Amino acid sequence: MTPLHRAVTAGASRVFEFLLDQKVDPSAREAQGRNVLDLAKDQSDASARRALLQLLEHPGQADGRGDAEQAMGSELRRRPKKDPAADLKVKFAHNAAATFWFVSVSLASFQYLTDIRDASWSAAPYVVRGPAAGPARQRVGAASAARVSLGPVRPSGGGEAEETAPPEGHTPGMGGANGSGSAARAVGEADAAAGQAAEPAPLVLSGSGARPGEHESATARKYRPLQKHPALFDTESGWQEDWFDADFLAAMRADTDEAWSSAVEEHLPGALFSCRMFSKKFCDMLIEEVDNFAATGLPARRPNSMNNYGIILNEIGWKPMVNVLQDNILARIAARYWPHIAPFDGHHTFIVRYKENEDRGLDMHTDDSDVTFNLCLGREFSGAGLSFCGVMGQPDHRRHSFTYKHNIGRCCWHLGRQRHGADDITAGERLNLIVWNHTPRTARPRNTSLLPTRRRRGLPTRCA
Ligand SMILES: O=C(O)CCC(=O)C(=O)O
Ligand SMILES: [Fe+2]
Repeated sequence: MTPLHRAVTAGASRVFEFLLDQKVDPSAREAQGRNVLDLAKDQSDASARRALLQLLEHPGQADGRGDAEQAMGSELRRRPKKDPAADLKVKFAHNAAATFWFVSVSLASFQYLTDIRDASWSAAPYVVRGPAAGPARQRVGAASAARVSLGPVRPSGGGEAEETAPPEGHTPGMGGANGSGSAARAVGEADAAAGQAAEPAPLVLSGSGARPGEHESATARKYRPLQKHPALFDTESGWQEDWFDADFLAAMRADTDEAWSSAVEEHLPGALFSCRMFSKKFCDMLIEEVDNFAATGLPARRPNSMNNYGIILNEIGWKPMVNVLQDNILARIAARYWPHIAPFDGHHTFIVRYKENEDRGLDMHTDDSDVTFNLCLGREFSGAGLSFCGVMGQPDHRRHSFTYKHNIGRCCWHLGRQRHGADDITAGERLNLIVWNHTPRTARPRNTSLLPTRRRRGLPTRCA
């Protein structure tokens, strides 16, 4: 009787396995002519018997012609050990196609849902509800509880109806000085006829300005005790009425097509608008604040790769204040002129500065924004007009369409995709407040570097 036979008789499957690993011949027979398989079969402990039998293989068994338990009296060998890595490979090979299909379908569904989110916002303003429901009212006010209206609801004949959104870039033409406000006026008249005149929303100019996930930067914290005009940072007191142009505030309050028409100029149909928005007092205060910040020597990042002398106001602690402005004023204007654009959820707010021997102008570019508001603060300057071409991606995007002349206190607004650039300043210094308004498109890469500067590459920097 070999040690192998003894291990089987004792039911010691681990010892049995060890001996097999040491190449002890499992086919050897003891005095009565029995091999280890015969002994294993006689093992009374069922689990030991199973373990022993699993270690043995009859040569015919591998090709499916036999079974260890039936291999009485014939040659035995150790069953080859399983290779877990090989097992995994086989499993992977079997499941690869299904896994690939599942991942592809999941990604495609995610992409589809992300895409239709924009489309659904495009459609939303055109879904007409009863006078009080007003889904459009819910579009504004990402953070603070702004109670604002988005202008007239479109006619429905009294019940619920849907309309197709106009092509992108088209505006209902509300408030244009060139007469294209007729669509909006028609809407207003239809509303009146249907007894659904939209009530002007109360004007809210204060609030907490806090938004989830936004924190005061280290620079803002250091700058707080050094502020020149703390009122500019005080969201609870909010935006003071005398910081605004009186006609602009009247238009905001009345919120009628007539009021907007008389306040707003439409320079490029559906693409570029402007109005006197802020008072000289406010512009001067903001310039003083920017000068004051510069004098502290605190670090300031530049607004983007094309601007070497501006500063990012969000970083000096002005973000909450602009949140209030965005929720209650800017979103309301954007929704009036581009109702297909989703509600804003963020902004990049900064100052640009042009001066001889510094940045004199700005190359043609598109903004990393959905809608840009651009307010001229001062100081004295000549030249430095804002030239516009077409919308990025359209055949005319390089063709000059209009040059807007900045005036202190006047704000213009355009889509970020509208190509534009600042002409060189010829004298003095120009400072502008820029608010790049963002909608929640997490999948959209932010174009923070703008376009490579043609100026630096010696190429023409203006539209054709
Ligand atoms: O200087 C201007 O008026 C335009 C500035 C601008 O387009 C920008 O900073 O994105
Ligand atoms: Fe720009």
